[in-house]
Amino acid sequence: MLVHFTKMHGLGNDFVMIDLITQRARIDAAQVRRLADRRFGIGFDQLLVVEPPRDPDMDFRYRIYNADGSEAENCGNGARCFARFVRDQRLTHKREIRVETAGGPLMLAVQHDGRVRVDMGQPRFTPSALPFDAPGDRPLHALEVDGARLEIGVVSMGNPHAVLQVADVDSAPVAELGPLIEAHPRFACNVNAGFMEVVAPDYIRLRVFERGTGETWACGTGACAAVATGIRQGLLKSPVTVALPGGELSVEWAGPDASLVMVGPAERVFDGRVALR
Ligand SMILES: N[C@H](CCC[C@H](N)C(=O)O)C(=O)O
Repeated sequence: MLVHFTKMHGLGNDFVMIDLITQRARIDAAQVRRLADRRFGIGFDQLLVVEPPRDPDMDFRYRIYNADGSEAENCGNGARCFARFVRDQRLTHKREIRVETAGGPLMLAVQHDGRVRVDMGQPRFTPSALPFDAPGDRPLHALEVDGARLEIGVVSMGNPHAVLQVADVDSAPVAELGPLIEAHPRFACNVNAGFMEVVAPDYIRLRVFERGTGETWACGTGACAAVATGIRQGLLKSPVTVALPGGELSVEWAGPDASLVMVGPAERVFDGRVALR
């Protein structure tokens, strides 16, 4: 069966969008892995599947699949592309869009400049929210990785993040440490691993080795995780510009009881049709 899809990206974090409101298809982990392959499939970091909401107060539901077929609770760059997609597809004319995700509801606003503002919800630092095996909540946790003792910040943005401060992102050992942190046994559901260089209290550089995908050119929840843990450690002050390999995001956080708010672009690349088994 041929299914229409749209290829999009948020700062080079690339997605395939499939609308299962006007189409029908069965999506499973094996399909996702096949479509994710950049030679034998379409190629993407994540597949985003758009569906009708379960909660009548919501406008849509969208599911997030990493390239390895695992389902994720949240995707910041994906949320911006989702908002652009549902309007481009005339599935809604709204600019303020409420969407259900596995990690909870998100409020999206498509701005007149084309960028999308996402209310990413409140960060949750308690280890059980990730989950992370730790005796209690603190700004920094010790983590033994490959014989080295790292100091990491941990936070849930709906999905789990570990953030390591480094002196220079360009020379950070992302390829070596990323997979080891991602699959560390103290993270029962694995974790996204962020490598943060603090340039100034309002400016960081960031690389993210994403759970289920590997290093991506940008990670929206990773940007929020780095800002939230950095502010908590007294290193950063809101608003913060996050410079990722694919471009910059703006992240604001007014403090513990407030949501993080992220603003950034969403680009449409091409449309296509693909056979789903
Ligand atoms: N790999 C992530 C999901 C995608 C997040 C990222 N692409 C973003 O923009 O937030 C996870 O397994 O939690």
